[in-house]
Amino acid sequence: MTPAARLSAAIEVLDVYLSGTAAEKALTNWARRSRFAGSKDRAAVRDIVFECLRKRGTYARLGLTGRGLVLCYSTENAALVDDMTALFSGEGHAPAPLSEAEEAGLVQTRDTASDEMTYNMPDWLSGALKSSLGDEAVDVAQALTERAGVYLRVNSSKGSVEGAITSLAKDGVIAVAHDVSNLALHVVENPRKVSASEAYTSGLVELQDAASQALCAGLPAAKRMLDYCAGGGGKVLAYGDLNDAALFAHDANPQRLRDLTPRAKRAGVKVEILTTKGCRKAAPFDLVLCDVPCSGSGSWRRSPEGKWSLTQAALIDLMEVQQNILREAADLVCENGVLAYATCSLFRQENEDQIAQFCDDNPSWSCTFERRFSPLDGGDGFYIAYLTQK
Ligand SMILES: C[S@@+](CC[C@H](N)C(=O)[O-])C[C@H]1O[C@@H](n2cnc3c(N)ncnc32)[C@H](O)[C@@H]1O
Repeated sequence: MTPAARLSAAIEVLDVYLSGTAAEKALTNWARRSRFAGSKDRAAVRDIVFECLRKRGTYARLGLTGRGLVLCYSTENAALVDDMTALFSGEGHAPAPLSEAEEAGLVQTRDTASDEMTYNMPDWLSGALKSSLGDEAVDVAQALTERAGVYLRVNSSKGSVEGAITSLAKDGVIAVAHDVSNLALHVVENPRKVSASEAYTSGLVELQDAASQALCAGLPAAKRMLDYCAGGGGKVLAYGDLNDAALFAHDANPQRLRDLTPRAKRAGVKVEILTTKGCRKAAPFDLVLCDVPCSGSGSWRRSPEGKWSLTQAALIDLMEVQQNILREAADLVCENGVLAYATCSLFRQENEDQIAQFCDDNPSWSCTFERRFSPLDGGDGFYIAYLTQK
């Protein structure tokens, strides 16, 4: 496909997304219909679509349509801006030439930028971000419009950081140490080659965000650790690499745990999977981690659609689930044990306010530690709090 044909494809996919289809589904349906598109074309169209979603507020200044978004994307992309006439020629599979109104709209200055254009999220969310982060909010919103980095965790039981960098380089993957966490690597070249590399298949490295790694590295040592919302198990595996603990994993949706067993095997870590009833039987644990479902706002660089699809009602529902999980998990912690609460959210409502609410409702518990990880440090945004019983 030519660069112009890729822009046309992105316009088509974005129009389908804007009519109410999830972006991933719109991309998959387009790829099925477009047998002529090779893997590089599919990746390129996906990149354009996701870039338009990350900057949807700014790029919608010509109107919220696939064409409007892709026109703004093209004029703000250094590699494309000098070729606008050739790209938007209307010839072959290229999008139609620019109209006079579009030409005029593209030169509109940013002096009149609305909050939605500045923060690239709906106003109710930029309001929540400002009240959560204060002066940092605008920089964090800006960071969320950038493409997320690819980070790896070196499995220290299998080798060193230097050994992992050398092994990855042999397979064409260039990675450098990242200072958010001792075992974190930032992939700077060929991230798409990671999954086939010897370092990955042998379990020397795992894919895990840098801040998520730092959060796991900071968790207190325990003899019995339960990851109560384990999902794919990234956090329990990271914890197991650094601590000599008996490891347990649970998730309300057992389907979410399906990758954990092969990942644990590759890493050489033993994790026992428990049902909800099994957790109660196996309790107490001296560390229970609740990496609760949340808005995902700290990872909106990876899933930018979330910024535009989250509703106030859905956020309120999530907050109720978060309190319920804290209540359930608190019963599983032994005396003097730690209940760790984590989100990949940037909002106070899901973080500090939830901890305050839990401590108000359960006065025997108090918060002994809190930390927020910002996307400005490179990794995703996260929040962690430790609770103990007085
Ligand atoms: C943020 S994800 C966890 C990600 C995971 N810890 C990781 O590092 O990959 C939240 C998980 O909580 C699970 N969940 C939702 N409600 C739950 C509940 N009431 N009890 C336990 N897990 C729940 C979801 O199925 C989801 O897998």
